Amino acid sequence: MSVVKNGSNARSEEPSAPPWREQERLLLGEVMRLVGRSLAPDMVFREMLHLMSELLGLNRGRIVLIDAFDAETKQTKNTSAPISRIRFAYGLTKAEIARGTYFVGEGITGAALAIGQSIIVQDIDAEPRFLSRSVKRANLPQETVAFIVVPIQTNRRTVGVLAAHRIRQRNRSLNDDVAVMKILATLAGQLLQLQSLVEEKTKALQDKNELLARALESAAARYGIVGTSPALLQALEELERVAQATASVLLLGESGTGKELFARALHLSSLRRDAPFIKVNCAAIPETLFESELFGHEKGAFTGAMKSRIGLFEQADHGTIFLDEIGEMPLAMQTKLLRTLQEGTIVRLGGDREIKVDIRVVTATNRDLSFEVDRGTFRRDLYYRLNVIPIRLPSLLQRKQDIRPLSLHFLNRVNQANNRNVNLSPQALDELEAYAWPGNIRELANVIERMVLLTDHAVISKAEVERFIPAFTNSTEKIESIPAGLSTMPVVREYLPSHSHDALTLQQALAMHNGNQSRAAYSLGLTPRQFVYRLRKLGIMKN
Ligand SMILES: Nc1ncnc2c1ncn2[C@@H]1O[C@H](COP(=O)(O)OP(=O)(O)OP(=O)(O)O)[C@@H](O)[C@H]1O
Repeated sequence: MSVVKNGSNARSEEPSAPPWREQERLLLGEVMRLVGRSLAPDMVFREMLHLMSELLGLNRGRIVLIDAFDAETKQTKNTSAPISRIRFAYGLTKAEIARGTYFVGEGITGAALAIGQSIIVQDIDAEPRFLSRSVKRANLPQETVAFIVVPIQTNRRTVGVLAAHRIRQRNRSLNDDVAVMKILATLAGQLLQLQSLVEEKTKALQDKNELLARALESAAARYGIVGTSPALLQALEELERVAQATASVLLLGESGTGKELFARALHLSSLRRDAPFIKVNCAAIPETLFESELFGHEKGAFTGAMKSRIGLFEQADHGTIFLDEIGEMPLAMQTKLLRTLQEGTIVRLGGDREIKVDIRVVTATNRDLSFEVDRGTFRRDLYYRLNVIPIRLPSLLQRKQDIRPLSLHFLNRVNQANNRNVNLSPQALDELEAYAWPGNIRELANVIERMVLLTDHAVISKAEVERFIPAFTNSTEKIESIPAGLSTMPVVREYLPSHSHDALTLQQALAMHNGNQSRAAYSLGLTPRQFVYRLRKLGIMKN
């Protein structure tokens, strides 16, 4: 047996005759033509092995591949005992193919797999390590038979071998056979690598398609809600059950769990769907403006009130008003809201006329309102009034199975909005699934957006996910390199001095989030109140 490096060790028996060169050229030309027609390895490999036999007399050719080769980790899944099998062959019976399994390191085939180098057995009868496992010796020619094995590599790792028998004494150099087989094995490695890339892309596309198909079927799709976890479906079912009632609904859940999306879904599934849906972010309205924002004002109600103006309650007449972050509503305003809920009327600021409004009130909070009630910062009677139908939205941690479809949903959305075609590798999706997402769906959406906009690759890898999720790295350097306005919520909100952000950063964040103050605030790791305070302090927003 000889291990061949660069083909220099193998002794040639006779000088090559010119017709062999012709045959080689024919073989390589034909294989290249096949590759040009199809990149499917099956077809190319079978024909390659056929032509090796027909044109060069390299018989019973086979391609042996290690099982379950994982393209990204470059490891076999079962690292303790990787096994290889004949996957393509020419001139072997079914039974011979079935017998062709080898542990890495076992016999000649296994040895070539283990060392990643070519091996030439000049005479199989004289080589004790030759197993004769697949083809029995009796079924081979009586003459001396040689066996050539060359490794197939992808990304410089041995994933299989190309091997064949030949009659030892022939009018052709053994070295020439080794050289041709090395070219074919290189080509085989490249085709396998291409196939694994195509498979990875196809899998990502299939996942995406499956998600879209499922999303189209599900009731949630009507409201743009992605996810099929039991916790989410239960919340959705509760929502649909109370959609037609007029009672107040209180949406509870951590920040970024989809409370606004659910409020809209409630409106869309009710008979009010053709009337307005008005969203009010209670954290973003300065205390002094609350009343006129919600109830409107009459001309002359206060200095500068040149005209009368209708408020958000009147705008939402016959529809739904969504009071987000209700826990931030000042006490004086809570009293007025309670009266409106009890009497179904509003009085404009500076007016004395009671105006009837027909409104469904939906509120949301990420605070523990009963605790606020005990502290005296939230009216108990209002709390009971709003809490008639509480619906709790699960955190993303409680619905891990939705991370994958949500990730693909946001990926699709960001790709479309930015004319990009970035994908997530299966390992990247696993990594996203493993993360705790303290900022919930909003944080996930932000991370996907950032990765799509900032990656240089067509497929985002696991390592890139780790780089883009600050908690994975603890590296301030990486966080700082992210453009202003795109950062996610910090895991634990730290104390920040009131001059923590400059005017440009605040304005950029507002622009990035289409003027939505809450979202801009969260993207900078601030509460809406902190954000508005900074806007005022820097004179960007009037008091
Ligand atoms: N199930 C879901 N499917 C698709 N997108 C979702 C889902 N839930 C939330 N989102 C998206 O995540 C983002 C945050 O959701 P939303 O604003 O509704 O959360 P929230 O609970 O109201 O947050 P906050 O309490 O901070 O106001 C939005 O862009 C929303 O469209």
